[in-house]
Amino acid sequence: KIRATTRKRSFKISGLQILQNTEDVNYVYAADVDKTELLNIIKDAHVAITRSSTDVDEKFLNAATNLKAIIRAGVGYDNVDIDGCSKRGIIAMNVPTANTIAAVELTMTHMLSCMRKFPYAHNQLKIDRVWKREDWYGNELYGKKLGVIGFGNIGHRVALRAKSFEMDVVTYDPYIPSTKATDLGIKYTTNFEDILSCDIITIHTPKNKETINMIGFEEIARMKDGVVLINCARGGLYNEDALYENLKSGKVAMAGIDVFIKEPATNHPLLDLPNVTVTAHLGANTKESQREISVQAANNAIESARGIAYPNALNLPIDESKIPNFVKPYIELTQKMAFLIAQLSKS
Ligand SMILES: O=C(O)C(=O)COP(=O)(O)O
Repeated sequence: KIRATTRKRSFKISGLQILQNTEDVNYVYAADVDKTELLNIIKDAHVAITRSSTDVDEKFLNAATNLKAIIRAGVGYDNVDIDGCSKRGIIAMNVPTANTIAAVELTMTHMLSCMRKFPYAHNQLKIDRVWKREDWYGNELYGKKLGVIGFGNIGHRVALRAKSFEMDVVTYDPYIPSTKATDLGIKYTTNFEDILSCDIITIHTPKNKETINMIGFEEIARMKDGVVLINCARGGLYNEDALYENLKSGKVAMAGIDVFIKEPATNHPLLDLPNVTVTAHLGANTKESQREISVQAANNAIESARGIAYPNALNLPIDESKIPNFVKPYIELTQKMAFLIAQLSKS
């Protein structure tokens, strides 16, 4: 019913155009609204598309009384209360692969940036206008040992790219068969110490109870002096206090950080340290990835609004009485299949 227009970047228009061209769908583009306005808009919606900065929490779900499906336009869904969705009969979906390459390439950027002390070198010339080549001797990726925690879509591609830099790559991921790594020429370990002994460590896991604080004071204490840590996954996988203290002492030589526990993180203590290279959660921010995500999210929204498919369903609503009639005929055929496929593809 409402067609809101606001600033839209051209590469995101692809998805919006699909929605615009779909006769039986009305949409509201609500990217720059505050929470109160959002809660007001959301009460009429049958389907919502969201990025990571919107908390799909109790408050959101209580306001979204007509919601049947939610599409997280990205891979990580730690901002979505999946149990809360299930209880209300809301099907939650994500768009799991469209931003893989963007995240992989940002990880390599941070890794190279850390190794060549890029923030120092950049700031010295650009900000201080000082030309002192002798100040900045970096290190090479070549021959270094890289530990990749999590060997999913992103982790395994980071490992492959690191291989092409002739690094010695080992991965830790208890959820994959070892052959998934070894077939690609990547070492596989079940011993976390093999990761902790690496020169560089990068993490590519979802954020959940199992992975929060996976690297803390104790783990860093067991690492090599001068280790480099990269996090383009989620804030809090490396304990932020441990990271800060160990960067300050120099135990961790450099860290490449794209994500923070609390975002936006414009006053974060890590920003005060010289030996970090930081970006503002830009892992998915390529034009290519956002174009593809917007298209997939729009198509998923239309299919779920029509009750015909739930691509990449993350949950199976537990209260079937809350599932609307127009969806019911498809539950057996579509939803359970989608759920099973999603589970299988995750394993
Ligand atoms: O896909 C993800 O998990 C991301 O972190 C990127 O999502 P966003 O672009 O912040 O919605």
